[in-house]
Amino acid sequence: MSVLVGFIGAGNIVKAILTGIDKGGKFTHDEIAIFDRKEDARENFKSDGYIVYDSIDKLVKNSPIIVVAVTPQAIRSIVPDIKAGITEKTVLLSVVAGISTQWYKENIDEKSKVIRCMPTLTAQEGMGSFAVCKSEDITDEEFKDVEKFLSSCGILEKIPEDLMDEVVPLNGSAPGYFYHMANVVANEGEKMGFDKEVALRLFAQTMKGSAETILNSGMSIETLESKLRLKGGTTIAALDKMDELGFERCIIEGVRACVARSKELGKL
Ligand SMILES: NC(=O)C1=CN([C@@H]2O[C@H](COP(=O)(O)OP(=O)(O)OC[C@H]3O[C@@H](n4cnc5c(N)ncnc54)[C@H](O)[C@@H]3O)[C@@H](O)[C@H]2O)C=CC1
Ligand SMILES: O=C(O)[C@@H]1CCC=N1
Repeated sequence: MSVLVGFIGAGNIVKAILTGIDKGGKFTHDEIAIFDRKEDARENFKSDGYIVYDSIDKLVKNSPIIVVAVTPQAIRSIVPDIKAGITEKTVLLSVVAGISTQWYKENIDEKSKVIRCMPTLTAQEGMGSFAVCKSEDITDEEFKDVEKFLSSCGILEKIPEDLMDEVVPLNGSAPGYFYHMANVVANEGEKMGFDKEVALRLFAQTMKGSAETILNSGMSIETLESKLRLKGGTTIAALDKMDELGFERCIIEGVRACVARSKELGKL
């Protein structure tokens, strides 16, 4: 079987996507190729049945879709190797925060075919939320292949490229806020006498259910919020205290810092 998708870099986000792809059951390991600079990582993937190359240029030559998944700090170092392997048909699917389509055109080839994607670690559970945009030279067929791959472990939203930095706080980084919040709440639960794991399970299931109601109840976010704002109730006591301490400001400034950092990363 010919290799469909090749990954440059196989760290946290790629492992999450590959786990989600496995759970989706639509692609087999012999349709996925990998190059990571760490030899032990390459060995592990090889023993799991993935196709593993010992250089980026070989990976690129042999994979019609290349997922660029190194950090923004490392991307310049892989340009010569991508150039050595790229063909006019190669589709570069970049998940690198901040790095624009124009960057690929300027640093690799003016004719580079680029799809940008901001993925989420939640792909691991088949619940990825992928924000994607594509350059004009990507054909419908090429886009469909990428869509088929990603949608086997999550949902896709097409967005304009000029919002690719702005989307990072909405999806790519957002699991980090939820994990942090869950940890803070569970630690507080532990101080109050709960086993931390019990507190985490109760809170995490509530997060999951809250997300489901936002997505599937048909009720607006305002209506959902209003259902918990019982006059003189416990929820309003919590929300009033959080607001008094700057909850909204805190979220807004966090979102802005995330976007600003994505823009900075694009200029490294
Ligand atoms: N972690 C996340 O939740 C998300 C990450 N991203 C993006 O994904 C990219 C990767 O992030 P992570 O997986 O979290 O980072 P990571 O640090 O876990 O993984 C990066 C991988 O690239 C490999 N690598 C570094 N230089 C290399 C080279 N020259 N050739 C081949 N492999 C090389 C490293 O060995 C490592 O396995 C970043 O650009 C980030 O902006 C985007 C959205 C979410
Ligand atoms: O934190 C980061 O830089 C990457 C991009 C989005 C999520 N993780």
